[in-house]
Amino acid sequence: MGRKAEYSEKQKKGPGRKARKQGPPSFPKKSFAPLEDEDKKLTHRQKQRMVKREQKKVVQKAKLKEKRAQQPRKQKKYNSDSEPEDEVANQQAGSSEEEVPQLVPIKKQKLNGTAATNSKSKKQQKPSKPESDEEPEDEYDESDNELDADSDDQEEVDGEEEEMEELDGEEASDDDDDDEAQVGKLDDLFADDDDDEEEAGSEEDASSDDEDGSDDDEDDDDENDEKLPIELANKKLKKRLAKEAKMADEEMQMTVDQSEVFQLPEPGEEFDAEMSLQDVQQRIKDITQVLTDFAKYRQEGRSRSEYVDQLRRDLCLYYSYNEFLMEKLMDIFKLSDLLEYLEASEVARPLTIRTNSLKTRRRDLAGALINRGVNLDPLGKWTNVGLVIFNSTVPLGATPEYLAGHYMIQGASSMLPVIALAPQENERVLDMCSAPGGKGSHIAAVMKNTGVLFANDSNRDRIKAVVANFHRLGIVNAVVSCEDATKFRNIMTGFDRVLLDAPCTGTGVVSKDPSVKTTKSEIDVQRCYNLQRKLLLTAIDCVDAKSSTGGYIVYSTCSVLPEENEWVVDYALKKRNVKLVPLGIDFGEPGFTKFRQHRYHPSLNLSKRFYPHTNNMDGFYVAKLKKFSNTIPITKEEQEADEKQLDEAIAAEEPEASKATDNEEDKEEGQEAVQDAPRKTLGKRAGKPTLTDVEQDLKKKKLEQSKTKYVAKVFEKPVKVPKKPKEDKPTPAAPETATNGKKSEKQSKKVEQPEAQNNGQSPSKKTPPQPKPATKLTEKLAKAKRVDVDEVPLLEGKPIKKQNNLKNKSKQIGQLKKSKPMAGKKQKFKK
Ligand SMILES: C[S@@+](CC[C@H](N)C(=O)[O-])C[C@H]1O[C@@H](n2cnc3c(N)ncnc32)[C@H](O)[C@@H]1O
Repeated sequence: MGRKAEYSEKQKKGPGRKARKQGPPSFPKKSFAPLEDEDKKLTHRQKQRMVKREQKKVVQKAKLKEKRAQQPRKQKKYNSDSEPEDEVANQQAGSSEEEVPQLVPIKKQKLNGTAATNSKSKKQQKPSKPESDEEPEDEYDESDNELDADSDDQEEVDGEEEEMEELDGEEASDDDDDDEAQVGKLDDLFADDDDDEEEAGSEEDASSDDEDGSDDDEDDDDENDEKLPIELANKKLKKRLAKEAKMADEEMQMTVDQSEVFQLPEPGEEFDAEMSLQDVQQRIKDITQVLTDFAKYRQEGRSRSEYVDQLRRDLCLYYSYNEFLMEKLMDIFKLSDLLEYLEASEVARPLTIRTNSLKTRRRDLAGALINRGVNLDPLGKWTNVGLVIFNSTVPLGATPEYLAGHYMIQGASSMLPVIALAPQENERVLDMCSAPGGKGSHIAAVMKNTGVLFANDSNRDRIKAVVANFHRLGIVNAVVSCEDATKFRNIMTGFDRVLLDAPCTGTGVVSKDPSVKTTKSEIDVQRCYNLQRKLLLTAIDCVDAKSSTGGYIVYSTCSVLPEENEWVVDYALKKRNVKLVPLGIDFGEPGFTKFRQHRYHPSLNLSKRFYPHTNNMDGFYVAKLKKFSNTIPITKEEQEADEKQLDEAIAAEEPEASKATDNEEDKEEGQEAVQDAPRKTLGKRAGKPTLTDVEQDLKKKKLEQSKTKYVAKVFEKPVKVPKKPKEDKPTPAAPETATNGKKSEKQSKKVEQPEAQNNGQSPSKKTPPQPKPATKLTEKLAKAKRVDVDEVPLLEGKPIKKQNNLKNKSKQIGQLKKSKPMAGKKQKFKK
């Protein structure tokens, strides 16, 4: 039994796949152009092939166009005339493969042996009927062999690639002689596009008045229609780039034109009332450019000096300098450096601190400060104690670490002289101009509180800061004195090392003290360099050339003027038995060996200059000298004459209120400005109002009250001294002896040294013969009653009554508190 088949119900199937394929070919007579419609019907591969074909077509068209442009119009006509014939011939030729014109570049046709003519290639370029007719045929073929499509496609692609390769090869070989061979490269396509654009552009511009051009325009429009979006985008991009390049060229030309026409203002017209700061800045730029190529940019009949003068005036105006200082700076720096220097000097240098290695380590200090919200970093490889502060949420002059003496606020450049001095443990070192004690305390720390450091400064008020800082930092190997350092050779000699951080004009620290820009004059510079010379000769005389460990002098200033630096050192080289040695610092600019008409000793290049724009630190100068003989190379008479000359020069230049810059560290330490009466030696009053008569009187009185010269000692105090029983409590008259026992004796001995020196007895070496022109000051000094050191209360350099400020500061540290109970009540200082 089976079921009966019902064939009648069998669903009718449409024509099979093969049948469908074999259906009658249709050749829609539509154009190839509407890509979107086609797009929907085409497979991915077909689309890819179509894009390729399109590209080739574009290339060929571009080539053809180029050719057409080259050919005389007649020929053009001929070609166009011949087109129909060719078309017919081609139609007759039959083979669809060969008739796909856009796939076959001209060369390929030659290679295939087909009769490729110019006319044919021209026909191929036309989106004429046969082309569009062929497209569906091609499509049909593909659909017809869909089963073999993959392999066929591959073959076709390969074939195309081969064609392209062949073409490329041909192009490479026939590059020069056959233009056609260049067709087919994508780069060339772009190049041709460029040409097209240019043509298009020019045609766009001249479309209305060019008769023939109208045809071309239509062609171009047609081309644009036929181009792929990517090609159009590319075209646009190229157009924009070309436009931008053109604009840049124009701008450049304008700038050149402007600079070419820069005219110096006529004399008397230098500063137009309506000129803004920007105008001045522009003129600075213009003149700078003229001066960089003077022959090219100069204005007829104007000299270089006129430009330089104008530039100086403009720079003064722009940066607020006086002409004197600006001229000096222009002599020091070449133009490009000068502008950088001036710019850098407008900006404050980074805040830096020095770890007090006597109390802490840099790492620990950094940790503690970071915990307080300080953002910091090590200062540089050249220092193992410096830290640079980027920002801080707490005032750095009031942190517990600061008050405990773990660090000193100190400019980076201030650390350099001590690095150069390289003091050793157990040496005798003199810091001639010490206040407020930044470098001095650094020296003590390097010496690890051993040996003896003599910290001297002639400024009575500033010396208080030295004492305060030394206490805070726990320095116990220092003797602090207040003497005119030019006379120090009469007080003490035989030092292993001497640091002379000399008073100067402060031209290197304008970012800290902008008043320097306007207040310094020639006379200030002269006064400074005369004093500096005298101080340096004294410093050399104070050093023992036979020191087993040292014999070095370091000279430093915070000025950039060669008069205060190389010139002073050069003078010393001539007057004493010293030579320059390397600093041991591997950065900074070498010192000058010549400056304007001056020629200095060639070894001056061993000294170093530091600048804000190159080293990001204040302008600074450091030189290191080695004393090689204690004898003085000049005769006694010459020496006397020199001294006299320098004394006279200093006296002649001395103003009522001295002006040299010497409180840079004051600013670092955030201390109050020194408000003392004008002293004979230099002190910084620059830019500050002169004192009123009342103030002057008050200060005179003060001075008279405390006429006594004093030596403040900051000697070691035993940290763990067993407390004496009450009955042993020292009397106010002699607190030290009673409290410190043996130690005190030792201290008294040590402090005797300067006293001995005062009497002209050198402790170690015989004092060099010192002819003494009896100046007023020395007479005064001789008459001045010396304080018996034992009478001086520990840590005090002055009667306590007069040191309330100092006391208040010291209280923070707690040292002074300790001495108070010893004294019982307020001590009175007996003369
Ligand atoms: C640049 S400051 C010294 C800074 C110091 N070295 C420091 O690091 O803190 C120059 C110092 O020289 C002092 N001074 C000026 N003339 C002096 C002289 N004839 N004798 C001693 N000191 C003098 C000033 O009082 C001033 O404190």
